[in-house]
Amino acid sequence: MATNVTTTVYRNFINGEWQESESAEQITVINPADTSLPVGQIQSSTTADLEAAVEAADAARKEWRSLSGAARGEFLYRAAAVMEERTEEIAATATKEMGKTLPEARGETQRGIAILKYYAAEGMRKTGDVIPSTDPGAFMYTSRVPLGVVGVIAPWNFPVAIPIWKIAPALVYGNTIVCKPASETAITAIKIIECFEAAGFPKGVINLVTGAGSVIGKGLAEHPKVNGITFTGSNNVGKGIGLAALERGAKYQLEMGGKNPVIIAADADIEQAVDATISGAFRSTGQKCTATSRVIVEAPIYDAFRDRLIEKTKEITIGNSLEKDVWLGPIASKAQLENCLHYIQKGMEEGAKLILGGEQLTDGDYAKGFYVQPTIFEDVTNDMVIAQEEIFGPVIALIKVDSEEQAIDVANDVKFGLSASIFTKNIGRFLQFVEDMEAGLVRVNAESAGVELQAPFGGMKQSSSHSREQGEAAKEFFTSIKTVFVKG
Ligand SMILES: NC(=O)C1=CN([C@@H]2O[C@H](COP(=O)(O)OP(=O)(O)OC[C@H]3O[C@@H](n4cnc5c(N)ncnc54)[C@H](O)[C@@H]3O)[C@@H](O)[C@H]2O)C=CC1
Ligand SMILES: O=C(O)CCC(=O)C(=O)O
Repeated sequence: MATNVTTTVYRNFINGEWQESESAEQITVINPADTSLPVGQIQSSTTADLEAAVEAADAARKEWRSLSGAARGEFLYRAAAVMEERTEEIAATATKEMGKTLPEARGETQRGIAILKYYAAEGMRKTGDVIPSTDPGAFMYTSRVPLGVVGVIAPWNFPVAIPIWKIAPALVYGNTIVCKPASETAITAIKIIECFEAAGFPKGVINLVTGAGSVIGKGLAEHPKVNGITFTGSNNVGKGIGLAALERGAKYQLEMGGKNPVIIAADADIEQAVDATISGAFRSTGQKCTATSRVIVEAPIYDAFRDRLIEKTKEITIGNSLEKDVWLGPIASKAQLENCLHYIQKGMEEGAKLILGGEQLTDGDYAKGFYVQPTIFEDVTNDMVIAQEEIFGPVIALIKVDSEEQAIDVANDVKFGLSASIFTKNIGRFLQFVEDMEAGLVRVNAESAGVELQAPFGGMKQSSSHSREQGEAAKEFFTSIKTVFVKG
């Protein structure tokens, strides 16, 4: 993007040094709230830059894995302490880069710090089991070893938490990493890496290369010296990464889309359900893989729920997320805005009834950014595209159902299975929902979004590679088990 505003140029972090790309080209990172204020410039890196980063990570791995888990954990504690001091700066950068509100970005940064501390402590937890051998003279146990070099490919929607929930466990279990952040939020990632640098990690243990996903991301997935790849992002890209990793025998972990339902049962507390639906669907401008996208409402409560939902959605304030009273910020990029508007148009063409919003905002200051109204459709049927595909914007599809069975059938009738929730006071009803719902994260009387760092997170069906991230589950991905048999 051409601009007259002077911006800081950020560099790659390779082998402990901040380096320019050999391309000598940069990518301008824009502010989706006001595109006249670029956030900075990042390197448009080449495969030669990536090669240098992978070589550095490969060279560092022997020494890093030879440290005790406790010693590795100490580095993470130090990174957390630096990040604590820089919370405001990191949060503001995340807000400027992708448009979530400042309180949300601050909360996410604090979550990043908590994740660092959680995995720092993990360095002192058990790494294996003793398993009785059938041979009474033998001792059998398991131990875990790091994968080696791990490629971290991160999206823009959680620019702090997602890179950290991948990087922190990778490091504490003894891997070295090459991180490729989304270009939209690469400066936030760079500021996080600065915290790791300040914590004194040995050179080569952590590397970051910015640039096109089709060059750097793809290059990481295909690189013979990258032993594991952890990815969050779109379905198409994820599948390509999985295939590339499978082809060369590397371990991979994919966290992809969602089309998350919330069921509003006839006995639901309407006020609670409306608040949670608004928060689940519209926070972060709907750009969460766990966002509420389909709202399945039982007929007896439908009108009352819909009317209250419209009433409360109308109260939402939209604007530049750095401003204090703004609840809903812009969409993160022009491409995402166009994607969202395309789905709104598609919904209307397919016969869904637009009952609120649906417009891009272009008056006054809105013209400088990528703003769209929170949008609600009703009369949505399950065969419509807006009931099937991930929109990743502030759009709700209301679906009226006549029975509990129909509610579950509709909820499960998508290719995704990431998160789902139900609002009901009936114990039998929610237990049945927990049993029947095809989703990795199932929530009762709570919004569909909301991930806790100490619990496993991941999806069923096409939402993930069936692996789980976070909590103890991270150990499964970032290590390999060795079964050891010792005979005296
Ligand atoms: N599950 C989630 O949390 C996310 C889902 N999405 C979904 O994806 C849609 C598109 O968003 P994008 O930012 O374009 O997602 P994306 O999947 O293209 O980007 C995610 C990451 O993958 C990298 N990448 C892109 N192409 C690659 C390739 N060929 N090989 C390896 N890495 C590659 C990107 O540079 C970025 O770091 C969204 O509308 C949403 O539906 C996007 C971001 C996060
Ligand atoms: O809801 C959350 O906190 C995490 C969601 C997530 O992983 C994502 O949107 O990519």
